[in-house]
Order: sequence, then C-alpha cells, then structure tokens
Amino acid sequence: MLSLEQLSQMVKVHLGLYSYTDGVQHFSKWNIGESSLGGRGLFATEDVAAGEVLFVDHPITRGPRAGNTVVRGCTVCCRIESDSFFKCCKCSLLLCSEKCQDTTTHYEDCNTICRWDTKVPIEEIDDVVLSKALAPIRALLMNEDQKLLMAALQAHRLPQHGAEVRGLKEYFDIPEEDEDLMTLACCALDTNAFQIATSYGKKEMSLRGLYPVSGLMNHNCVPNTRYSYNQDSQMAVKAVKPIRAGSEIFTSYTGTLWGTPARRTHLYKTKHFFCKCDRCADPTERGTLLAALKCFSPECPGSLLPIEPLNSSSSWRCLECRLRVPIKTISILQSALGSLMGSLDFENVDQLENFLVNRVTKYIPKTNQIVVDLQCRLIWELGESDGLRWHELTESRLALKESLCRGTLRTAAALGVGDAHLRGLLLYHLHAALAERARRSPELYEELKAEIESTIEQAFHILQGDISAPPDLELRHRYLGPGCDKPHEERFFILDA
Ligand SMILES: C[S@@+](CC[C@H](N)C(=O)[O-])C[C@H]1O[C@@H](n2cnc3c(N)ncnc32)[C@H](O)[C@@H]1O
Repeated sequence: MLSLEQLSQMVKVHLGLYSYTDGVQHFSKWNIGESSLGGRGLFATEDVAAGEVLFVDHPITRGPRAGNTVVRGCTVCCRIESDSFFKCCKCSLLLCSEKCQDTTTHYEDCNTICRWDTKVPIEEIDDVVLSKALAPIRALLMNEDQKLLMAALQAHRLPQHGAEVRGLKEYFDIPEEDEDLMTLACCALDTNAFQIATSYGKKEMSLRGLYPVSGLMNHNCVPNTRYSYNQDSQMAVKAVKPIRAGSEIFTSYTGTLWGTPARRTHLYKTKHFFCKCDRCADPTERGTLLAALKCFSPECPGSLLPIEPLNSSSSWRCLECRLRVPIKTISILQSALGSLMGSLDFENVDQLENFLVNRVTKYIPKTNQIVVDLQCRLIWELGESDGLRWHELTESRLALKESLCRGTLRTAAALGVGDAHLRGLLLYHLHAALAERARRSPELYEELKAEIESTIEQAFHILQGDISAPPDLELRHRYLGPGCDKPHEERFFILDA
C-alpha cells in the first residue's frame, strides 16, 4: 500500500506529463488526504473560487464502455452509423474504414490482441466482446509508472467485476500476466472510470476513461466541482462554487436530478456504498421532492416521501395527511412506473409532450424525477431536432420550452448545484428560447434584452471550452451577449443564419 506522500508524488508526475491547451497546471490548491468517508479523497488547501480550474487530468487507459446498452461502433473513431463497418481480419475489432484501420491506435490494439492464441477461427470472434474489453486491453500498453498508479487506485474486487476478461477468455488463450493486469484494470475502471462526453448532438459510441486524479475524488450528491473534456479527452475539473480551505473536493457519480432512492441504489450497485450526504439525509431533498409519489388517500393532494431516507427499507409517509405506506407497496409502484417509462418512445417528441402535459402527472407529482427527466428530454429537443428547429416551433411549444427551462433551473438552484454543467445547458436553452421570441416579436426586444444577455453570458462562462457545449455557444455569446454594440437586427442575424 502506497503512503499518501508516495501517491501524491506519482500524481504530480502524472499531471506534469501533460499540458492542457491553456498551458496551466494547477496543483497548488489541493492535496490528497484521508477522507472521513473512508479511503482517500482530495482536499482544498486554500480557498478556491467558483470557476477555478483545480486540475486537468489525462486518461491512462480509455475505450468503449462495457454496459449492455452501449451501441456498437468503430473502435477507432467511435462512429456508430456507417454502411461500411467491417471486422479486422487479424484481430476482429470493428472498424468503419481503411483510414481508421491504418491508425496507430488500431495498430497497437491489433498487435496486442494478435499476441494471443485463438480458440476459434478469428472471424467467429464477437467484436462486441472485444470492444467492451478494449479499455482493459489497452491497459497492457501502459508504462510502468502508469501501471503503478493504476494499482494504487481503489479497485472493487467483487465477482461481477472483470466480466470483460472472462468474455475474452471464451475466444483467446490469455497469458496469466495479461489476464491479471486486465482484471485489475476492469476493477479499477469499474470503481473509478468516468464516461467521456462526446461532441454536442453527435451520435458516437460512448467511451470510458481511467483518470487517476479525478478517480481520487469521492462522491457527494451535490458536488462542488464539474468536469469537462476537450478534443483530446483531457478532463478539466473546476469548482462550481467557492470551496473553503480544508473542505473535501467532491464529484458526483450519479444523475443530479435523480431522487434519493434512485441515486442511493445506483451508488450501491455500481460503487458499493450507501451515500449519507446531506441531500440523501433530507427526505425532501432541499424542498425539490424529486422522489415524491402521490398520496394514496383519495382526495389528499399530498406527496409521499421516505420517513428515513438513509434506511432503504423505511416506510414512506404523506407530508399532508401523514398516511404511512410500507416500502413493499412503494417498490411495486416504482417498478410499474419504470415499465411505463420503458414503453415510451423517447425519439417521438409528440408522444413525449402528450405524455408529459396530459398524462404523467395523473400518476405522479410534477416534482417527481420522472417528470423532470421528461421535461429535460423535451427541452433538449425543442428548437434543436429535425422538424422542430427554432423557426418551425409553434408559439405554444416555444412558450413550453421557456417554462420548462425556468422550472428545471429552479429545481437545480434549490438543490444548490452552483455552476454545474446542467445549469449551463439550461441557461443556454433558456437564452435560445428568449432570443427566438425576440426575433419573432422585435417589439419585445428591449423587454427581453437584459435576460437574453445575462443567460447567454452565464451559459458561456460555464460551458466554454467543453467539447459537449452547443457549437453555436461562442457565436451566440458574441452577438447576443453583453457588450455587443451592433443594432438588434444585426444581432439577430445570427439566428436567421
Ligand atoms: C473513485 S473512488 C474514490 C476514491 C477512494 N476513496 C480512494 O480511496 O481511492 C470510489 C470509491 O470511494 C468510496 N466512496 C466514494 N464516495 C463515497 C461516499 N460519499 N461515501 C462512502 N464511500 C465513498 C467508495 O468505495 C467508492 O466505490
């Protein structure tokens, strides 16, 4: 077991190896320490201001995610739509073009795999099994420092971890040394890896990366940092709110807008701990009622919530009439709601809108995470997707988009998410809805100007430099943000374009 000093030294070497586009490395405002949550964590050594970059990390291995829902794609460029997918005749990895086949990335992947004897003819090897195992396979290419760093990370060793390597062994005779290192990589990835964001609106295979410094951050359901990626998969971690010297630096391993039972179950299943943060301990989740269900008493307008949210078998109680409902009944209702959601076609915006506006709130309160999730899905589509572009939106859909943005921003603010990525995106979409309204009705421009400027300014501040930011963020900020001295017809030219 490495001491904290040894680990800090290795982390410094790791960070120093890479320079981010701004050329700055920020090591001075945090260190690695013992966390009261167990294990190690990162701690601020000085006060950190909101927006400050804490560090920029770089993956020591990365590759396609291993979940069952990950869509198959090219193992080099990650494209998922192509008429020309083929399996490499030497290693069976999926590729989309000769160009991708001729890359160093593929050359190295192919060489690593071709060292192993096969148990079946090469064309019978399942490319999905190979793709899921690619991040651990690439771990075999790490240098000695990187291997030591990976071994120093926490790694859950339960039987479910390492399935990728067991899948490979159906097809290959793998030397013990390779198997051990890949199994360690699987466990380290399952404990520490981050999903790597793709460019805004781009349909690509979803990747995971093992970021050794980011992997030292513990979880809080209201984290004080956000992270973003650049084109080279470098990950910048920034403060979303001021962090006092001595405080622990947190990230989040779950969805921000999920209710407490959903977050805690997910954390337990994937990361093997039950979160006990302030948000989890508060049945109302800072008044957002994200987990709330409708009271079962006829005529009662109240909401049911867990009595003891840190106890997963706790009964639930209505906030109004105090009716108690056993967890068994709640679980049945939750799984019925899950099935109902599973039957929805999320690509069909008409169906989503109808379900949201006319149906779902008959069964669950409008604060419930399912409603909030549907609201977000509609926000992302309205004005953006084919047939629903800004100039095609009806007045009522434009008004709906604006009100959904405002409502979800209120929920995010109540949770105290600070300048989180989610807030940046919601501000961008609110700005776009307001700008479209002003473009359609120029007489409203003066009335809307201040809010249009401030929303795009804040969105730009949060999302700039983030590969997943909307591509017109900068242009909108330049034309519609504060300080633009062009007449308003010219400012709105950007929207017509
Ligand atoms: C990415 S690691 C975080 C760093 C880790 N504490 C270490 O010592 O290397 C994730 C693991 O840390 C622990 N952990 C993270 N956040 C936690 C929390 N809020 N409460 C309890 N354990 C936590 C869990 O074991 C989790 O699987």
